[in-house]
Amino acid sequence: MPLIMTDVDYAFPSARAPLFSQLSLTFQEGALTAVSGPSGSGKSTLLDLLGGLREPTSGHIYSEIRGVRGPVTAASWIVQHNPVLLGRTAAENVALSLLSAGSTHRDARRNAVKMLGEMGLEDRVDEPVSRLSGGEIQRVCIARCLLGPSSVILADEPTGQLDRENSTLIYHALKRAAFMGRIVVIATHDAILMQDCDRNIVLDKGKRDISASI
Ligand SMILES: Nc1ncnc2c1ncn2[C@@H]1O[C@H](COP(=O)(O)OP(=O)(O)OP(=O)(O)O)[C@@H](O)[C@H]1O
Repeated sequence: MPLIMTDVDYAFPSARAPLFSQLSLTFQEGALTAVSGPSGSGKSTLLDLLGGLREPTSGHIYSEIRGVRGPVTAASWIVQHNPVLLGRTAAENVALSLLSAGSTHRDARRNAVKMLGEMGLEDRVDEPVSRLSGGEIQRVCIARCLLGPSSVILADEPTGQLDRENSTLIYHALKRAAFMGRIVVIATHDAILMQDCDRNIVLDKGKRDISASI
């Protein structure tokens, strides 16, 4: 189900001018989209709108199936510092989303270990998260997202604190999430990351609209 914004205006209650005017965008399943633009141009706010954390001032945000509008699916979020249980292992952190969805412990562990292996963390599954690096923790969080039910993944500066090698690993993990049929949207300043995405939406602070896309 694509995620669609039509004619969206958004103004913060305290702001004199709208941040977005008449914004219309479609996010397709299977696509990894970068949202870039200077600081303050509205990248995080756009993600908040897509994730339903903010309501548009006017216009519509919806999913669509065979031409019929539906509600926006709850999104999974990846941010720079994701909430993790530091005293628990990587596998336990990933299995948590499966256990809360009703999986048995055995199935949850098996699937968590498999997904961590696909993230290149096969040697770290039983390590407490407190002993992992920032990049490893990000991959644990992405593994958790991939095993979760959400078809929309919103990532706000997911590689902000990471070196190039770890950023590339995160990029591949997010690309894989899109390949598996998710809608993945990343707000980023990382020029190398954005050039490898399927689509790049550039926000222009001065014009308060989309200056370029695709
Ligand atoms: N709660 C708020 N009330 C009023 N204005 C806000 C609020 N939050 C953000 N803004 C303003 O809205 C604009 C967009 O902010 P946003 O955080 O979406 O930008 P950004 O592109 O993600 O920035 P950065 O790259 O620095 O994280 C900025 O001018 C910011 O000052």
